[in-house]
Order: sequence, then structure tokens, then C-alpha cells
Amino acid sequence: MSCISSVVVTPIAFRDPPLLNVSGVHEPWALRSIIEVTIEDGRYGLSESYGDEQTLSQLQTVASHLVGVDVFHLNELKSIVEASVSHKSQENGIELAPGTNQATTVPRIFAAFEVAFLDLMGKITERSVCDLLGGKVRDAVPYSAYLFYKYGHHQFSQDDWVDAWGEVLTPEDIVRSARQMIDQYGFQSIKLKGGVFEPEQELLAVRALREAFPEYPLRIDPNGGWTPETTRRLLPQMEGVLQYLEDPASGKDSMAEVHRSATMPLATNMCVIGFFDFPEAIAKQSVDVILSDHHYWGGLQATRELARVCETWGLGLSMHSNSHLGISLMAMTHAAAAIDNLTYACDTHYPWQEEEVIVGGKVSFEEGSVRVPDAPGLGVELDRDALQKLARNFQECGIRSRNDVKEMQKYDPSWTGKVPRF
Ligand SMILES: O=C([O-])C(=O)C[C@H](O)[C@@H](O)C(=O)[O-]
Ligand SMILES: [Mg+2]
Repeated sequence: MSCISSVVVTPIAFRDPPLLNVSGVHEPWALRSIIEVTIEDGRYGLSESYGDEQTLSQLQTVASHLVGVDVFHLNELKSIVEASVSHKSQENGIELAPGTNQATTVPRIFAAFEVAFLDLMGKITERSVCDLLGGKVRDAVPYSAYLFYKYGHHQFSQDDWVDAWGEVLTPEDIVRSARQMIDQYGFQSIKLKGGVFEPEQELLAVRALREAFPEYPLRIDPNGGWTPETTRRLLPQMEGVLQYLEDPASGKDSMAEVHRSATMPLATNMCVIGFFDFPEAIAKQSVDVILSDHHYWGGLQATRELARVCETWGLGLSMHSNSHLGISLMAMTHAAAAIDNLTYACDTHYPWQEEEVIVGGKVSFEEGSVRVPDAPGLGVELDRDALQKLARNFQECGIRSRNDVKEMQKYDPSWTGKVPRF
């Protein structure tokens, strides 16, 4: 009754605005994979994961071993993933997806299937994924307004698609885009992607946000773009302003150096990216808050395990994102709804995306939160016409792995994407 009869992995591409970060700029298309796991009676479970070439080939390899496996047997899935994935290295900027070794590859590939297995388990048992994770501790999951500096349009793209956000390069632009996003989604906390301009200039934007939205918790994330010295010099300007400071400097040692002088919590999705990072990060006191992300921490159950580890060590827990669509958003929502100590509004890139792959189109937000559905599984169904369209985009877009550095080199041939920048 619950044995897998087929697994389909479909690479897709969707429009992505020219968002700026420390590595460079987003390309015109973001890549993802949609994973469909079907059982004998035709019911299917869904998942969404990374869409770079290396991940796709690892997903396909694992998929070819899954027919006949019982979807309740996650331990068997784990053994199959461990036995099948290879570990080639890949250099492509700061996207936290592509693993460079077995320790990061196994959780990433396992997670891609685990979510589809849980979706199916939910459909079979007629329970939501959140129920399978222990049940709701909240009815709706709050997300933050995730702001980026950005160009007005992709200067080197083949077509004339333009996103709805305009150019965002100054503190005034940042406040305007925050207002636009908050009006549309109702977010009640704000994250600014930094590491793009001189830190003093970015802190002007932070201060402008503080004045425009005095009630809203604020974070800035330069993705390791600042040296520990620069960060320490800037700390007084951020005191009393930030909810947390995310990855100002790169690596556990640099973060620990900042930590010794910082009064606000330090958060990371860069120097603690797997359970194996904990002993050193704890010993060095590098961080106070971990950003979870089920896509590379090993799935939704592993995210709950991460929550317990954080609780054990007195660390806070938040949630990281990358460019994604609604299947990922709902998986994130079910996980966050089931974790009591996930106390920060989660990150999401969702407002930056126009397209969808699920029936009903874009997921709606109420006051910045996504309601946790009670429907079986994740509570979303695949829109097969949309899937076909996005799969065609992938075939035609010519991008096979994200490379923000290479894209920025089109604008500035001397660009290296090396950190720290400031
Ligand atoms: O919090 C983060 O570090 C991210 O969201 C990483 C992403 O790759 C982000 O920097 C982006 O999309 O440019
Ligand atoms: Mg980050």
C-alpha cells in the first residue's frame, strides 16, 4: 500500500530579479528541482530542492533506487542516499546548497526525498506533515521582509522581462522596497542583505529602516563580507538597533572574534551548516543563533533535532532561505510550526518570485505569516501545466548552476567575488 512505484525529478527555472549580494548578482533564472514520489495507488508526495547540475545528477541516482521502497522507511532512504551519492566539489559563490563532501551531500539529498516521503505519509494517514512532526505549536508561521539591494533590470538578459521592484541602491530605495513588501505581505520584521556596499552606507539604510519601522525587529546579513576588525569598529552603530547580526565575518574564528565584543546576538547560516559544525562552534563561542534550513540540514525531522541541539546549548533558532517556490515554502512552514523554540520570523525569498508550480498559484500571507494547513501532507498539489512551463524554462535558459560571481563579471570584468570585501 505504501511502496514507491515511480520517482520523477524535474528540473525547473523561474524568473529571478537582479538581487545583489557579497558574491555578485543573481542571474535572470533561478534553478530548482521538483521531486514527485508516487505509490502504487497513484498518490504522490512532493518536494522542492536545488536545481544545479550536480544536485540533479545526485537526485536522479538516488531516484533510480527508490522503486519498491516503503515511504514510511526513512532509515532505508538514508542508507540508499549514503550508498549512492558521490561528492565532487563545486565553487559557485554563497548559495548554501552544493555540498562539497559526504557530510553535506547526504543531508541535502536525503532532505529532498524526505519531504516527499513525509508528504505521502501525510496523505496516506490523512494527517498534515506538521502533525507527523509532533503537531502545531503555532497556527501560522511568521516570515520577515527579506530586502535586497538590486539593479532595476538584468542588463545582459536576452529578453525584456522586468520585475516589479525597481532599482534599489540607496537607503531611500531600501525603505521604499520595505514599504512595498510590507504593504503587500504584512511582514512584521525585516532582514537586509548586506555585503554589497561600504558597510557605513548599509548602516545608513539600517538606520533609515529603524526610523521608518520603529517597531519591527531588524537584521543585516553581509554574508561574511566584513573583516572582524571592520565589524568591531561598526558594532557601536548597530547596538540597540539589531535583533541579530547575521554572518558579518566569515568562519568560526572570525565570528568568535566579533562575538567577544558584540552586545547583540550573532547568527549564522554560513559557519554552522551541519551537526558536524557544533563542537567547534560551541567551543569557540562563535554564534548565538543558528539559521536552520531543511534543504541542507537533512530534512524536516532533522530540523527538529537541530532545534533540540540549539536548546541544549542555549542557542536561538531561526530559518534561512534561498530562491524557492511554494512547495519549499510549505515544507518550511510545517517545520517551523512544529518547533517551539523557533522564535524568530523565518527568512523567505518568496516575494521576489512571480511564478508558481502549485495549484492555486502563489501562497498567500496574512500579516506576514503563512497559515499552517490542516490538509493531509504538505497541503499543496502540483500544477502540471505550470510544471511543464517551468521545465521548458530550464531547458531553454542555458544556466546549469547558480553563479552570482560570473553574472557580476558581465557588469564588472574585474569582479572576483572574494570575501571579505570590507
Ligand atoms: O541568508 C543567507 O545567507 C542567504 O539567504 C543566502 C542567499 O544565497 C542570498 O544571499 C541570496 O539569495 O543572494
Ligand atoms: Mg545568511
